[in-house]
Amino acid sequence: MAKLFRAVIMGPPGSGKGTISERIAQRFGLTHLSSGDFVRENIAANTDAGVLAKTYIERGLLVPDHVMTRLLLPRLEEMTRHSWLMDGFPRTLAQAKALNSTCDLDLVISLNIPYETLKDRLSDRWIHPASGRVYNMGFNPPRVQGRDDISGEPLIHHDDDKPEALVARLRQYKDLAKPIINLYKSKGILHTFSGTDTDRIWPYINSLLSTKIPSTSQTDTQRIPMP
Ligand SMILES: Nc1ncnc2c1ncn2[C@@H]1O[C@H](COP(=O)(O)OP(=O)(O)OP(=O)(O)O)[C@@H](O)[C@H]1O
Ligand SMILES: O=c1ccn([C@@H]2O[C@H](COP(=O)(O)OP(=O)(O)O)[C@@H](O)[C@H]2O)c(=O)[nH]1
Repeated sequence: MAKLFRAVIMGPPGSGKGTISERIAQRFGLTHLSSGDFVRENIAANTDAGVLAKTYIERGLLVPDHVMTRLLLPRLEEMTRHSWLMDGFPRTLAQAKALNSTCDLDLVISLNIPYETLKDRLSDRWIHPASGRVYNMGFNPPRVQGRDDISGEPLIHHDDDKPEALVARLRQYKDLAKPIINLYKSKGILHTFSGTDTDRIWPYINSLLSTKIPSTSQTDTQRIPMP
């Protein structure tokens, strides 16, 4: 069996984690794991952890580490036969340490995107809540304005994507991500990509991953919440 590949993608809100994860999943056949999607699924299914997580998300807070690790790590342990890319976890050093004790990561992608770009993108980000599909009126608009391409359901705009909320979210990201980035740097697995345009960053990510994992002809991989 080919060697399994485990990667994490990090970056501030709006940096393109979801967009790039989709491309990686499609090009290389990795399973895209999204912590946000997984939390939302647990909320929808009314699991104990989901009910608890909801009380934090409603207040615009991160879900506590012990809840996130209890939700995610057992699922990762079940993914023994899959290569995956994790988006949205770890978000704290405690989560990174817990992940460390569960698996050996091969690679970490860190996105470094200017504030103005994040602000512009998020003020125009529209989300299909049920699937996590993301649109932007300039970059990848839906075929019908305000409607998801696949289900036709309405798209929503998150209040915390408004510029007023972004500064605080960004500060929180920087504070929390710094020690995680240092940890992955010291392990020699960190790769940082900077720029204002995903289409220009993508070729570099593509060629890095091409040296690490074989590409597949898979074209129909979707954003896959945790199994
Ligand atoms: N690793 C995590 N640790 C703590 N809380 C998390 C984690 N992942 C997700 N959450 C919670 O779930 C919510 C939704 O996560 P998700 O990543 O989809 O959206 P987000 O925070 O708006 O991120 P972004 O704007 O970067 O896409 C978060 O705001 C947070 O409350
Ligand atoms: O080069 C890019 C990459 C992304 N986006 C848009 O920017 C927003 C944030 O992207 P994403 O949700 O992928 O970022 P994340 O918050 O997951 O890091 C979305 O509306 C994307 O459609 C964009 O306009 N240009």
